[in-house]
Amino acid sequence: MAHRRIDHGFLQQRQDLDVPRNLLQERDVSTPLPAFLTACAERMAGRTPKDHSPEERRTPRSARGERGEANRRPPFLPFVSVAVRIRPNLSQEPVALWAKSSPSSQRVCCHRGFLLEEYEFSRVFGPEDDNRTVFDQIQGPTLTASVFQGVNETLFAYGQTGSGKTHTIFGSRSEPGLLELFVRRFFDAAPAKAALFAGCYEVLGDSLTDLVDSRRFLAEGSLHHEDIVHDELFAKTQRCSYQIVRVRTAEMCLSLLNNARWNRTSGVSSFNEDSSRSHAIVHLFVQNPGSDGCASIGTLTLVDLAGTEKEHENPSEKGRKCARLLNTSLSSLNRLLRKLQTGSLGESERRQSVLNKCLWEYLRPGCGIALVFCASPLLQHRAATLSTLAMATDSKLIQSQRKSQYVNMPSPRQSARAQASSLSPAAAVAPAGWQLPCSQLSNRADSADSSGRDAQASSRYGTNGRAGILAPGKKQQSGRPV
Ligand SMILES: Nc1ncnc2c1ncn2[C@@H]1O[C@H](COP(=O)(O)OP(=O)(O)OP(=O)(O)O)[C@@H](O)[C@H]1O
Repeated sequence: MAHRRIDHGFLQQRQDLDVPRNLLQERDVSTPLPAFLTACAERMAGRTPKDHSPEERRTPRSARGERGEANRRPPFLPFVSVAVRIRPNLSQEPVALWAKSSPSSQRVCCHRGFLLEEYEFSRVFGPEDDNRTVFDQIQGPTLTASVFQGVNETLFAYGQTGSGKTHTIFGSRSEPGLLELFVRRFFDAAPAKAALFAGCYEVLGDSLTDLVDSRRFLAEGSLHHEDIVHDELFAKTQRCSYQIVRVRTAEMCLSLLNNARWNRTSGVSSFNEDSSRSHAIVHLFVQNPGSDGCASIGTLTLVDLAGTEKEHENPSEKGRKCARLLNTSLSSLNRLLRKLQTGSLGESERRQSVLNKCLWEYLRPGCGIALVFCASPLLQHRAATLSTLAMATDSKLIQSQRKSQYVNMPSPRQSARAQASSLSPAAAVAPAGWQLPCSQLSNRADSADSSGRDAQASSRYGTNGRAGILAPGKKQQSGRPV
C-alpha cells in the first residue's frame, strides 16, 4: 500500500511551507517586563480595567501591559534560564568546587590553588538538592503552562562526562528525573481537550536513531497504528525518521520513554562506567484547542547531551572514536549557543551538524531555552568544570523572546468535507488525534508524497532539514543526501 506523507502544525512556522498564511499565527508573549509585571500584579490582585483611574484609562492598553481580546492569556513569569548543578562527591578525592547559596545570591565557588573564584547564576544546586528541587526551582510547572500556551520550551543538560546530566533528565531507580516530573505535570495540568504526543531519539555523529519501541504497546492494544506518525529529517547522507506517539496516560508515556532510555547507546568514558554515548532528545508535543477556533501547538524538548571528554582519556579505541564524534557535534552546538548568546544566530548554524538540525526548531528565536550545567566538584576535573562554568556564564546572555504558535481548528463540517474530498486524501489517513493540523495541510503534504520526488521534497523542506510527517504505517525511505 502506498503510504502518504502528512504534515502537522508543529512545522507550520517554517518560511518554506506553502501553507495559507492564516493557518499560522504567532503571538508575541514577550511583553516588556515592567509593564508586564504591573499587569500580572494587577491581575493577581483581582484588579480589572474598570478599577483603573481616569488617567490610567487614557494610557494606551499596550503601555499598561494589557493585550487585545485575542491575546489575553495568563501571563508568564520570567523563567530561570541558566542553572548550575554540582553533583555529589561519591569518592574521597579532594574537591575544588562547591555551592554557596543564600536567599539573596546563588553562587558557585571554585578553588584555583592561589585564588578563589565566585560565579553567580540564576540557580545553583548543590549535592544535597534532588531532581524534585531542580524541577521546582527551574519553575517546571510554569514551563509546562508555557507549553500549553503554544511555546516551544527547550531544556538542556550540559556538562562533562559523569557530571550528572542523565541523572538530572532521566533520574535513577531511586529518584525520578525531570522527564518524569514534567510528564506527570503535563498530565495533571492538561485540559480535557488537549492531546499529548511523545517522541525520543538519539543522535550520534551523522545518524539519528529512533529510541521508541512501540511494538509491545501495539501488541497489548494500548496503542493503535493510527496513534503513531513519523517525523522525517534529512541527516547528512540519509533520511531518518522517528515516531511521534499519541500518549493518553502518564503511565504509558513514562513506560514508552523509559524503554527508550534503555535503548540508548552507552559505553565507558574516562569518568563514567555507564556513560551515554549519544545525545538523547525527548519531545513532548501538546496540541491544546482553545475556545476561539484556534489550537496552540507547544513542545517541551529535553536534551541530555553526551558528556564532553578528552578523546585520549577514553580507555578504549572504540570509545575514543565515539568521543571524537560526540566532541565534533558538541563543538557545532557550542557555536550555535555562542551565536544565541550574541543574538547573531543565522541559518548557517543549522546545517553544521545533525544535532543542530534536530534542535533548530526548538532553539531558534521564539523558543524558551533553559540550560542546566552539570559539574563535577572534583579537583581532578577542574579544567573541564571551568570550561563548563565559562559556557554557563556566557549563556546568561541568551534571551528567550517566547512566542506562542497557533493553528486554526477546522470546524466539524470542514473536517467531514475534507475527509470526503478526493482532493485531500491525506485527511482520510490522518488519525483522529491529528485531525486538526494534518487535515488542514493535507494538500501540501500530499503533493510531497509520490515516489521520485526527492528533489522536490528536498527543495521544499531541505532548508530546515525536515522532510515532514509520515502517515501511520509508513516505512522509512532512503533518500538523496541533502
Ligand atoms: N545529583 C546526583 N545525585 C546522586 N547521584 C548522582 C547525581 N549526579 C550524578 N550521580 C551519579 O553519578 C553517576 C554518573 O552520572 P550520569 O550518568 O548522570 O552522568 P552524565 O553526565 O550523564 O555522564 P555521561 O555524559 O558520561 O553520560 C551515576 O551513577 C549517577 O547516578
